Amino acid sequence: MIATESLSKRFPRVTALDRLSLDIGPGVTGLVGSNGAGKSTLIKILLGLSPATEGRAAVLGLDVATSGAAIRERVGYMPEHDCLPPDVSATEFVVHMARMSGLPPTAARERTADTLRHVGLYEERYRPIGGYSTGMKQRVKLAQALVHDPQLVLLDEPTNGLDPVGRDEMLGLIRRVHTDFGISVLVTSHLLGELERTCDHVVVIDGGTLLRSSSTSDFTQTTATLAVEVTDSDTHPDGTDALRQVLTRVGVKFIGQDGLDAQGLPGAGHILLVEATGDETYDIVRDSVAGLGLGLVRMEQRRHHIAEVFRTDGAPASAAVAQNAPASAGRRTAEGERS
Ligand SMILES: Nc1ncnc2c1ncn2[C@@H]1O[C@H](COP(=O)(O)OP(=O)(O)OP(=O)(O)O)[C@@H](O)[C@H]1O
Repeated sequence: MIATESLSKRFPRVTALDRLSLDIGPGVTGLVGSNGAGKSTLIKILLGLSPATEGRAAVLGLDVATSGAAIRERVGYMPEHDCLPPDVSATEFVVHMARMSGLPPTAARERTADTLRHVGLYEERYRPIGGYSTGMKQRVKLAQALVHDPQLVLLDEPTNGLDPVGRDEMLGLIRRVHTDFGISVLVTSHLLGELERTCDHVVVIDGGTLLRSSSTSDFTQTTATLAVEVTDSDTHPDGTDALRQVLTRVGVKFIGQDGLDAQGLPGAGHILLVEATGDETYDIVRDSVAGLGLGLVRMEQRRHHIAEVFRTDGAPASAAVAQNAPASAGRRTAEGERS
């Protein structure tokens, strides 16, 4: 779907992409990186909207340097920023975008109705966009990216500005773009955790360079952390400690010490942060809690911020924990943006 080879983009004061080589196949792929990592720059180059300084890139086998228009016919784009006209309705806007993509009037209207229904905006489709919530505006942007039935869509931070429920709904929609219509997706985010559940494949970039590209299952297996909270009981007045001892005996490892997580942030004293090596860790925790006769308040996978998975030198954060190294510069980011 997408291939880049030693792709670089230099602005006068900053190198946005630095010899980036990628090979992205069909399916849903997440492009993860902190703010300024180079995600939007990469998308603009892939659409043929901005020339690369060096290197090559191809989308659907078409060279971005020479076939920008042909690429944009086959690829949908959802930009990051709000770019919607407030005075027109979703229907008017999406029909207009469909016409701009070359669809005849009747097909444009039909496709618009179908697409707005798909993104859950059918009832409100004749209201002016200016009165829409952020979530509704994001759906309009998604609809205009899909309306010309592209083979691939590039979605730039589609969950930006959404509350947790809105994020989940948007991620569900994105997943269905692929499962229902067979359209491949490249979706960017600065939150690794939210893409883990949506994407088949995750690519992580930082400072314009590739940190990692792997299937989501490979990724989560090496990075999963379970937050476990249990009740106390008459037999075990400190249920958390009792569970910690049982789990230690069967070889389960914990993230950090004294309830501190990978970044040295408190996991709240009564929450155990367990290193999950696979599905069996869930079973071990559940059986241990039951064996002690405690109540399981929660057992959930911790959402990872990009800075929690990678130190600034690109090594996995778990290595930093194992060596008990001081938290990296990423710590400030993790504190500031933890959800
Ligand atoms: N037109 C431009 N002129 C100069 N510098 C730019 C330009 N566009 C992007 N940059 C710089 O290139 C770097 C990468 O920016 P880019 O927008 O691609 O990052 P991003 O990963 O999409 O982050 P964000 O989510 O914050 O947009 C940043 O340092 C940014 O300031």
